[in-house]
Amino acid sequence: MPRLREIVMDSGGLLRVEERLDRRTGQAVAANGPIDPSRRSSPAMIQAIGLTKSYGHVHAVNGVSFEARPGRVTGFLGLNGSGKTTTLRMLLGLTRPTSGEARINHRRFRDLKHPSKEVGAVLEQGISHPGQSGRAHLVSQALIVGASRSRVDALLDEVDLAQAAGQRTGQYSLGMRQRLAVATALLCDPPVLVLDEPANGLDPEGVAWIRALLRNHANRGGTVLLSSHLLAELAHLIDDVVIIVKGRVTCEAPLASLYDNVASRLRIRSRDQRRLWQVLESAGGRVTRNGDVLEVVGLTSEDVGEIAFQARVPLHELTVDPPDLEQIFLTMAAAR
Ligand SMILES: Nc1ncnc2c1ncn2[C@@H]1O[C@H](COP(=O)(O)OP(=O)(O)OP(=O)(O)O)[C@@H](O)[C@H]1O
Repeated sequence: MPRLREIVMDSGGLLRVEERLDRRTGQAVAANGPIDPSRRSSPAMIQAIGLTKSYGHVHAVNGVSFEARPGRVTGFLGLNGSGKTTTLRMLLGLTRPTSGEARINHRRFRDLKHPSKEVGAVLEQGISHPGQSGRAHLVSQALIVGASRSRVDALLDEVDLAQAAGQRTGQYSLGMRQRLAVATALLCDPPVLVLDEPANGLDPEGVAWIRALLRNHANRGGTVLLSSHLLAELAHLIDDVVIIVKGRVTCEAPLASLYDNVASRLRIRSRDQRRLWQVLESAGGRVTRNGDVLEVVGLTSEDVGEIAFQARVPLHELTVDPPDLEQIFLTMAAAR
């Protein structure tokens, strides 16, 4: 009998994708296929270990643990006020945790020998003096971190601010300030990038640009962690997802597993709806009826084909509804 593929909730209430052995090959499989061995073997470059931050009675972040790995873009997702910024600030040594530890490349931020060579951060747009030009800002930052003038020029080109480099940053749009912040983070070409809502203020062209930049960084072996309150915005970029709800991590999984496990909804028409309903349910599917269509979650289209064949029920239609990622995220974000 085909197995139901699901995200499982562990004893701590954390949603995780269960790994299991493929019975035929004996290989470990994730719900979305074989696990990429490099994902397991490459050591995490960002580690949050039981991070907690309280402000008086406000528990902004509560025992947050997760990892981000090289070669992958990790999305840190949560609704407004869920604790994303506080967590990122703890990772970067800007906010002292009440308890727990944050590590970049296996060290606490304050123990990094050359922080700007190891991690670049885009946390907020107000980093530059409004009376300073974009170029002057980058040059002064380059002096501080030991980057060259030619690097400044190359970065102004890369973030598409070369034309506006002489303008005061006070006249920059939100998107231009975001581009300048990205250039500042990249001055020493650090392997780890941490970005808080990087798409904020960017127009569609800017969003496409930042996506390409971050994907390229990960493809070169870099580690990217970025926060957002919009899953759909990140759907085409991130490899792994960490969901934070009211200060607690509720899901840490490859993004593809969310599609496979939560979002797949199959629409099925058949001559013998009743019989089909029975066999699909006994195989672990969750079945509802919508007119003459059965809607099923928890089974793949391959599962349904096999089950229907074994039950000798002819199918008239079997379609997979495209997953609504935003809906998944909102459901998971509201789960606690
Ligand atoms: N310095 C502070 N003093 C008191 N409460 C704080 C402080 N910083 C954050 N908080 C509270 O901690 C919680 C988490 O805030 P945080 O900014 O980390 O969330 P967020 O997910 O980044 O939200 P947003 O998407 O709106 O930026 C919120 O309830 C916030 O009001």
